[in-house]
Amino acid sequence: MTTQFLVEQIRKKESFLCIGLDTDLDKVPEHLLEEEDPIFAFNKAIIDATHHLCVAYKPNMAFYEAYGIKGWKALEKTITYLNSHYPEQFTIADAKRGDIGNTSTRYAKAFFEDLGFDSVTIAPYMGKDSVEPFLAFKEKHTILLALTSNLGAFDFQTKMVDGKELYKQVLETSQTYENSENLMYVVGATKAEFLKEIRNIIPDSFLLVPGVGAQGGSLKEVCKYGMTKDIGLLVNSSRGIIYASNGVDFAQAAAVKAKELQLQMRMELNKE
Ligand SMILES: O=c1ccn([C@@H]2O[C@H](COP(=O)(O)O)[C@@H](O)[C@H]2O)c(=O)[nH]1
Repeated sequence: MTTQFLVEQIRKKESFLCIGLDTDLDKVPEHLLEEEDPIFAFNKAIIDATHHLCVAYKPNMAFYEAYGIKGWKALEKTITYLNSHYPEQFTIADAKRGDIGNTSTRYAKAFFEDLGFDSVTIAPYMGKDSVEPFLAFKEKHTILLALTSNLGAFDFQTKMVDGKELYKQVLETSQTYENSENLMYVVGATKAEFLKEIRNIIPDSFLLVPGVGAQGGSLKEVCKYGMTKDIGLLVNSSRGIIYASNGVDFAQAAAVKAKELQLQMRMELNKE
């Protein structure tokens, strides 16, 4: 998917919401456990109920890998369902991969070619040759971890390296990589106060912003400092939406939560 198409979808739906499919069998409604594939049944119901309110879905690989082959099959069914029924949705494999070039190439093939995701999250720590194999894919997006939403972000990401915070080095250096136009970045909603300086370095890049909802980040603050003329934001909420209810009404309850965020996003977009 091109960035231009993503921006058009955001304007059309008045939403830059990404729904995180962090599907945990300990949290899904009990009646679904009788289904042949409860993970897929849960995801399908959530997607069918919320697709008109969001522009992206982000399954986090941990929640699928945790169930072995069954989890991987449910992931494959979920991405196939999204690509066939809702091809306008931007899909993110939240995998946080990155390895020596030869290995990164295989990861890129797995997520972009075999599974057919539009984007994948990548840890930048191993540098240029670990990231460029992902960037080589046309109309696919590599979402580099810049400043994450967790407390541990302060262990390394904000430390000074050669007179500059490490996350700023990540932003600046990655912009020199081949095909850097295919880069997006993760910045946590809990770090909204850093967005002004981040925008000085990458004024136009799209940001994936997790951390509203369960982690307490503020959508308003994120928009105030992070929004660009082409929006430039995909704001993710996972638990806050998908576990709004664990009864038979779980999908409708998720839609209510998604609608709340979409209405706030509409307001922010109309401030432009
Ligand atoms: O900095 C980061 C990077 C990734 N995540 C992921 O986003 C979702 C957030 O889930 P919530 O339930 O809305 O808190 C989850 O998959 C994380 O692994 C992040 O939170 N922060």
